[in-house]
Amino acid sequence: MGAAAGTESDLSANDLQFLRRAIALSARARAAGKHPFGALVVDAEGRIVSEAVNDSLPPAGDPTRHAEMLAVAQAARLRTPAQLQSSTLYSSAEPCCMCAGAIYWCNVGRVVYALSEERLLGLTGDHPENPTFALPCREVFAHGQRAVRVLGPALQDEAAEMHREFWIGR
Ligand SMILES: Nc1ccnc(=O)[nH]1
Repeated sequence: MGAAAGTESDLSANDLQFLRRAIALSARARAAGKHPFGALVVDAEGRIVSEAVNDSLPPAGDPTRHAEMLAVAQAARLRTPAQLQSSTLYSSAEPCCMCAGAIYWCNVGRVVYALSEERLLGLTGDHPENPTFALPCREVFAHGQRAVRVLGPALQDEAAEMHREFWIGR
């Protein structure tokens, strides 16, 4: 049997490199006292368009400032919709339904994520700072009028490492 759709084996060497960069951003976020999530947008030529970490904590941030949200919003200011259609969002965790909406509205054509939302839910539980949804981004995209290609989960253990002992007792 062939590899399951959307697993590591479908990722190119460049995909893996940029996904590891998203995970590195999540580590940087944690070290800065923020929630451990990172994301970046990369164009068709392999240039990084935008990078972001979660900024959901008060007083500076707000709960809508997920890493993916910030990365695609910034990319939409820098590139045309046509350019974003051929760009990829790399994220340390699967985009939630809010961010899947933002990815759709910003016309980003492809998503590669590390940690699945389901596994993230297992890590955060019902933590009030991050009561994780159980709604796969593919399901959100399936209801849109244009296709968003999705690869993931991949490198889950590397991404989960940045959440180790973060949510328990916080
Ligand atoms: N996938 C994510 C969940 C929560 N916060 C984020 O920034 N990203």
